[in-house]
Amino acid sequence: KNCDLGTKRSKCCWFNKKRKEQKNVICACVAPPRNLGRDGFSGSKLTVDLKNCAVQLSGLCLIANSVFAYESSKSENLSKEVKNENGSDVLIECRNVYKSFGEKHILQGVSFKTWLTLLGRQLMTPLGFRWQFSAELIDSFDWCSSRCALVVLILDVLQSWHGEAVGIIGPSGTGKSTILKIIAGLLAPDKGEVYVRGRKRSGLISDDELSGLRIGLVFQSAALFDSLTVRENVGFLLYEHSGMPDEQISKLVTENLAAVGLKGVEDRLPSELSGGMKKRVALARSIICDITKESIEPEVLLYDEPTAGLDPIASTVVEDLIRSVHTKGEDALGKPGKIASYVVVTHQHSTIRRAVDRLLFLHEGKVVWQGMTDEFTTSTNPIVQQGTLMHTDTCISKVCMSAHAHREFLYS
Ligand SMILES: Nc1ncnc2c1ncn2[C@@H]1O[C@H](COP(=O)(O)OP(=O)(O)OP(=O)(O)O)[C@@H](O)[C@H]1O
Repeated sequence: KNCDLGTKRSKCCWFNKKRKEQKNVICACVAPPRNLGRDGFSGSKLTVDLKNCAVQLSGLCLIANSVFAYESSKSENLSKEVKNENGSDVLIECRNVYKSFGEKHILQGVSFKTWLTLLGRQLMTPLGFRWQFSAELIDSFDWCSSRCALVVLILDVLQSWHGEAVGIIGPSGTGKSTILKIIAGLLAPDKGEVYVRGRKRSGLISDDELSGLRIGLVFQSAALFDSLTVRENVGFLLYEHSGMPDEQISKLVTENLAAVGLKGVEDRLPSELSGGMKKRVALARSIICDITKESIEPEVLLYDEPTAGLDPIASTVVEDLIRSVHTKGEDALGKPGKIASYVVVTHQHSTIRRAVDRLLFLHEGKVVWQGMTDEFTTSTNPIVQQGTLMHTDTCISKVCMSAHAHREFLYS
């Protein structure tokens, strides 16, 4: 509370207002919240500054870990429910997944993991930090008299606690939707494995042994049943598979529709809705669950181009909804939310900026780059640079802009 961060001679500095002293920051750990950049505080700049610092510390892990442990003890025990048998924070893992359609080899060894926590993932795979010093060194280091400061920024930890938001981007036809369908159990991989909470998915969606984590897929086209009303679409699963009375389902449908900003549309048919409304109905359908069950399983939502075809305002509404059902920490009824994490396939910059923490870049059937969204703009990987161009060319003529300018534009 009593500190300011700043820069002096291109070094990151820390000012203690009370003691009126300044120290150089030699290492910091940041759990980036989604709004980091909006408060005039650039996450990427801080990372770059810190990367340039000469001294880096591994002991920070211990400090961050203790904060993490403290925060996790305060949470709604979500961790106990979603940590897998090995005690790891990995929710979904694709290991060397291959998929072909006839002669078309679409996925050619896709591997990645999604994590329950941003912070947990960062500690395990530090981004840009090399952890070199031992804990003893941290203990023996005289922080008070030194001219250096160790700054641990744990921002919005509780928000991060609800699991990371992963974006999958890449050229058209590279297999982004295909990998979502494989994770959701709608397609089987030809080779490779998919693990959900550490348990191998051996077949398709009917796997019984996969209980413990629900996986919901929101299709690109919204995929509503044309001949059913909005109420019947949203409550479909409950009407078919729960013992809840119709009246209770109807009430729950209304509440879930309200949660996505829709009122009085229950009796309409999908053909009477706009594109944005259809997407919101699909979102309501994906978050509704049987509230009469003793325990509601946490869920990972997979969104396939949720904002495709929407105007900028409708896109913003959907993007913020995606964020809010995930991070708000409560469902439509005000009970603790169970959206453990989500994965979103998108081509849209606003979606990347507003609704994604970490990006996976899929290219020619493989994940060729992954990193935090702000790193995407600064990456020197040629494929990523090309990718940023591809992701901006729908908005602006790329002929008159350099790759760097495009990336600046993307995140401006
Ligand atoms: N069931 C299927 N049968 C045959 N080919 C398929 C099938 N599903 C996908 N494909 C082909 O696989 C390729 C990858 O499709 P996919 O939808 O995964 O791409 P994508 O990266 O999501 O593309 P886009 O960004 O345009 O949505 C495409 O060439 C598509 O035609």
